[in-house]
Amino acid sequence: MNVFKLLSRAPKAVQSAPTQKLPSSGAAANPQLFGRDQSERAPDSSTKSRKRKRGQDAGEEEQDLPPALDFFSWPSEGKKRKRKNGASTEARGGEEDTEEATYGHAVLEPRTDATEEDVYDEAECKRILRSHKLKIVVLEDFAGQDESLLKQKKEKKEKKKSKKRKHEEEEAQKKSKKKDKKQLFPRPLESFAQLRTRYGISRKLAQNIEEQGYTMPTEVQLGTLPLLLGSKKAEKEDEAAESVGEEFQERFMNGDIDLLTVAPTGSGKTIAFLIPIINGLLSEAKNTTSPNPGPRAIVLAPTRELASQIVNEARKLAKGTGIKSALMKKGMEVVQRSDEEGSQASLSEDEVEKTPHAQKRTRKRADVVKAAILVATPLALLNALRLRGDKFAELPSVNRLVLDEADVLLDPLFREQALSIWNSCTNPALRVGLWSATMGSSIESLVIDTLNSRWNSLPSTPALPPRSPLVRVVVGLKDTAIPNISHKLIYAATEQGKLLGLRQLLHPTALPSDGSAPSLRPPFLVFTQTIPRATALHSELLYDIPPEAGGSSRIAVLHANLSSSARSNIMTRFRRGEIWVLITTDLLARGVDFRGLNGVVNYDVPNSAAAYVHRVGRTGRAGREGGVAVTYYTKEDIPYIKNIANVIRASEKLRGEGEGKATIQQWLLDALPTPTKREKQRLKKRGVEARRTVKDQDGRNRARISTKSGYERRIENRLRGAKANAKKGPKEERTRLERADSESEFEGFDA
Ligand SMILES: Nc1ncnc2c1ncn2[C@@H]1O[C@H](COP(=O)(O)OP(=O)(O)OP(=O)(O)O)[C@@H](O)[C@H]1O
Repeated sequence: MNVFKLLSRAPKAVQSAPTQKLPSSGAAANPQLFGRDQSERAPDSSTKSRKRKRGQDAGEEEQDLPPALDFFSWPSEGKKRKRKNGASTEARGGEEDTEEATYGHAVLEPRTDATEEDVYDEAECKRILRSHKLKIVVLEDFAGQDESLLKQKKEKKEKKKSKKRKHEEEEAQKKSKKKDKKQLFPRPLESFAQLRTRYGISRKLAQNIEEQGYTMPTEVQLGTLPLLLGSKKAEKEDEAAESVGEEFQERFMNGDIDLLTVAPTGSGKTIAFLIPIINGLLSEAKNTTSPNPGPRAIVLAPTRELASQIVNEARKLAKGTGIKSALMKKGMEVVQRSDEEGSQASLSEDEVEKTPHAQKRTRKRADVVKAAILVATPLALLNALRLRGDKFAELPSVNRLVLDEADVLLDPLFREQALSIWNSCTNPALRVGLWSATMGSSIESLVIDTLNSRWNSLPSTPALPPRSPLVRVVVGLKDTAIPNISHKLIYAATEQGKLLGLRQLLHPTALPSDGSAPSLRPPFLVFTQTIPRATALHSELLYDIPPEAGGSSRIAVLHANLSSSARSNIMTRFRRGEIWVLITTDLLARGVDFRGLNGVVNYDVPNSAAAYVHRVGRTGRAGREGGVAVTYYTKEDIPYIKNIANVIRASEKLRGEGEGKATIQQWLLDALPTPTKREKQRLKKRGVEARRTVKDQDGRNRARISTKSGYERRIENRLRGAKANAKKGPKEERTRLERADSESEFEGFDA
């Protein structure tokens, strides 16, 4: 049976198909990845706030559409709870508010009673945080780093030291830093309703969160929202705040901290950083009569696709609050600049003198963006801030800076741009948030160094507020793929083998019935190493989908060389379910959220373990089960594949899969070579050498992807050439050439 025919059939026929729990078949009732095991919970708390409602089994979570067709359904769409404007949480009644448990056990039910406040001791907080695999530490205990201490530090630095002493001091510093890592156990957020009842967030914001269908916070949300919203409003005596020293306590209780968060893909980091920003802006607006001009919060993201997704989320959360969000686009102005500065920003000195366009541009200058939240890619924002050469305008109005996918933004590729923007935000009260699913230790030290140098450069006036602590939140195991998807690592030997494998996925009838080959139902993403390979693969597969199922319109390619309107058009069609197979590059590897994506195919092996974590994390979002990640590798990949095999192994361990069920057997891990640091760096920078773009005779980029061997292609080319010549020449010549072609020697395969 052809899957595409199946998908194009009437709902009745589809319904009779065996139901498989796929990401596209709806939302998981519990978006959390960890802490689902009831046995971990203390007996007292298990009876208190969890109960199961009649007739609300896992199956009933399905949407109205047949599961197989309902690709991009939204968790509670169509089930959004009716709520009168401004109605208090108590007034809503218990029955309506309950989200139900899947996975055969009851889960923590959202709390709706504003007055129901349990006193949690540190042990209880610890237990909950641990069961959700949350670890929160203060990276440097800045409490007590008063002016005199800083002065002493500076003086010490200036003194000349012998090499030995320097080394000893560094060692001691490292040790004390380790000691400084103080673990915190703040009270976790149990439900979104508590955002209003405990943390007093704006009523409208709370309502918007509810309208989105969010009820149960994910791990990253239950850990970071209390930290960022501050415990001051929540309770006078916060155990975690108490344990961190007096000076620091105040900052902690106000949510005045810098935060570095590492949490799994699809775990809802976006709303975890947006809610405190929007709430902060709302309380600022309440407390000031003349609001500061210019953006107050900046969110940086590595791609336009991700930036526009964040703007959409921000707009939904801030609906009706008056807080505006904008996506940074070409030509937008962020700061008030003199006409001369603005028009000359992007011109060289010679051009400034010569060009008459400078005058024209001066007249066309756009208004300064009025939105309080500005979301941008680093380059787009930096271009808007550029004055002349390496000088950038300052953004003193900004007091919140978020780096989404912080590890990639601080990677050498974007580092200079991201740091320039960070340094343009000159407000001493600037708080920074760094978020990603992966974070190398070098990023952590870079952040600490940047914070330190910013702090040290501030003039020490009595008005200077005490320094804020840097808190690190880690959910689950660092740099590991999510446990709720299944991984298939397949040796395809050659490029042709990979193409055959992918074709089998597109035509499941060709799959062996023993289940030895993976099956994957659309919609899915296919990742390649380069843009030319993505376009080549797209041309190769264009006619693989039968016309009765939509034909070539069901398959598309998306990469950075397309115009922005083409890119957004493809994104929209894929989100709507019009496109079933989207071939792309690492452009879509990070952050982009296609809720009901059934799987990811790594047609070309990713360049690093982190890239693997992000690519496969496009499926299985918000706790959805059933996502599949297929990775093909060839003999060229063998030197590097161990990193990825290790990530898969760790994620399967997290899922609790023993040796018998695991995709990666120990023997394979033992047999694979361990890449050196240099090899890893080279791979990250250049990808697999054999797959790098090949130029043809005309100098055009050719990334050959074909099931035909090099020999077959050569014969074909010669025949084509011969036929063209024969048209011009006598009949004998034609015959001779054709014979010569068919008798040409076998020259081996070069797939
Ligand atoms: N508490 C929640 N309950 C249900 N769904 C949620 C919840 N929080 C977020 N989501 C949904 O989960 C999906 C993933 O969220 P988001 O894009 O913020 O993940 P992320 O952690 O930023 O992932 P990535 O690391 O890939 O960028 C989104 O569709 C979002 O609407």
